[in-house]
Amino acid sequence: MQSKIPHVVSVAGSDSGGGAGIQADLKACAARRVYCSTVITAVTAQNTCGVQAVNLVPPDFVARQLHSVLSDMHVHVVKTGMLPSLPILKLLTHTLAKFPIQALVVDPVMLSTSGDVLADPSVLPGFKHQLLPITDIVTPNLKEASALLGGLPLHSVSDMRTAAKLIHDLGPRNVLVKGGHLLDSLYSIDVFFDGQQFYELSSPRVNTRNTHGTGCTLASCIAAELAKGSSMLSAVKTAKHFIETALDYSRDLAIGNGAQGPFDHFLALKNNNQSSCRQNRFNPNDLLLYAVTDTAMNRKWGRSIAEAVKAAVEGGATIVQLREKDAETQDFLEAAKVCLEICRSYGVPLLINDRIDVALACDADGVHVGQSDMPARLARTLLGPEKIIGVSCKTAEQAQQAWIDGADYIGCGGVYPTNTKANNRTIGLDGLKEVCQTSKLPVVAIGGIDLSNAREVMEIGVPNLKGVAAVSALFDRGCILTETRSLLALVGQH
Ligand SMILES: Cc1ncc(COP(=O)(O)OP(=O)(O)O)c(N)n1
Ligand SMILES: Cc1nc(C(=O)O)sc1CCOP(=O)(O)O
Ligand SMILES: [Mg+2]
Repeated sequence: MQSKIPHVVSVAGSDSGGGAGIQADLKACAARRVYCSTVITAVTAQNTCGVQAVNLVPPDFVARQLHSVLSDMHVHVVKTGMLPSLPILKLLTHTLAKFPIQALVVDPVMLSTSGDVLADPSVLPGFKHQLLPITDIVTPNLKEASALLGGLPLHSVSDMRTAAKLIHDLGPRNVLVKGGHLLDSLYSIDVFFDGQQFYELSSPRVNTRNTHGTGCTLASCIAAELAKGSSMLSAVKTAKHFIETALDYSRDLAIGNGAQGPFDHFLALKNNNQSSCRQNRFNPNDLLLYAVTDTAMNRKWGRSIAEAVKAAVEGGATIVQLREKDAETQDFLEAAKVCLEICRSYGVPLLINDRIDVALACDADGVHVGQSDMPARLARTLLGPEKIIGVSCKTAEQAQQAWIDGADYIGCGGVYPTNTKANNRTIGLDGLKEVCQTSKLPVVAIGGIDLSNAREVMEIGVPNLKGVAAVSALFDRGCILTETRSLLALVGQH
């Protein structure tokens, strides 16, 4: 049976530095959740300084790879990158005539970003007369567009429109002329032409050295979106947005010593080499004194969220949760970013209550979800294996489910009546004990816990009760720092 999985074949060169070529194509397709197989046309020795050597794969072996993939797998889209010689380009066009595909995306790679030559000049007529007439979209940058048009100078968006039209006349159904190299612009403007209409696609220019592989990635993203069934314009817009996001995320990434670095397709590397990053993913002992913020209490006492969080971590809170029920998303996100910096500087994990989107956007250390929030299983899928996930549980069954769903800890309460959470059922110390005894996960107790009762909570004598969580006992008080210190002293003695 033929596979329904969206499938792109990348026909391109290998970049030993991992930023461009086949390596970029594989990462781009994986990031867009599309399967990618590969046909390698050349092996380059390159890094962030430039291309040191190129070794062409013999044309008959490129043909063997193409045949292996296309004769066996159900391929939706072929995307080409480095086609270093005319024989390789020719055998590609001949092979494509035998295997029908949904779309052909051509990135007419001729020079590397460092200016090194990646294709023999004889390839140029091959592009014009053989490949472009069967192409669904071609994605030249300014230099490549100029080369395809016999050296036509391109200096403005108006020139790009002219180029898009002239390249369209060579046969491809759609043309995207990339203006990334256009000088003196705060925006990166690309011109898309579908043979009828021009579209100027603009995104803010990201000021970073880490742009190596953007051309390959853009073309692969377009291919991936087409393989999923997108229209051409929508695929191009999605791909451009993906690049913008990845470049912005990776603007400070430090890989290699050369002028042009790679970027991170998975938006996951940024903090790994920063000293402020938490070293361990989750330590159950961090639950010892768990501070949970409250919008209304901060408003009542005239404090910002950041001021409240700073006081709590200075007082010794071992983990912090931002529980901002009334905050506007944008305000919440901005506050979360500031709080994250504070918490990281103290080595204290910061979790977000309910809002997976906010946690993802600010790269918080994790989330806390309740029984009627986003299911923990889904939160785990969205946040990945490294983030901390806590789940509210009142029963042994819920605790068992939280464990199955991949949570890291459970919050169990209300141990005592509370005014902080409306209509919250109180389970008492007995209820807490019962859940702790059956839970495979570490537990933090919550609900009505303060200086008067924290010790008896900790003394229920169940090893996986790791600490207490408090809202009003810390944040509905005149001095958060003093209250936090006092509560820590009580639970810490245990
Ligand atoms: C540590 C901890 N335990 C329990 C809760 C309650 O979460 P939930 O049931 O989702 O209720 P809300 O906090 O969202 O009102 C918690 N926040 N933290
Ligand atoms: C947020 C929350 N969750 C609870 C639960 O039982 O799951 S009790 C609660 C409120 C805790 O606030 P305070 O420390 O002021 O009583
Ligand atoms: Mg909730």
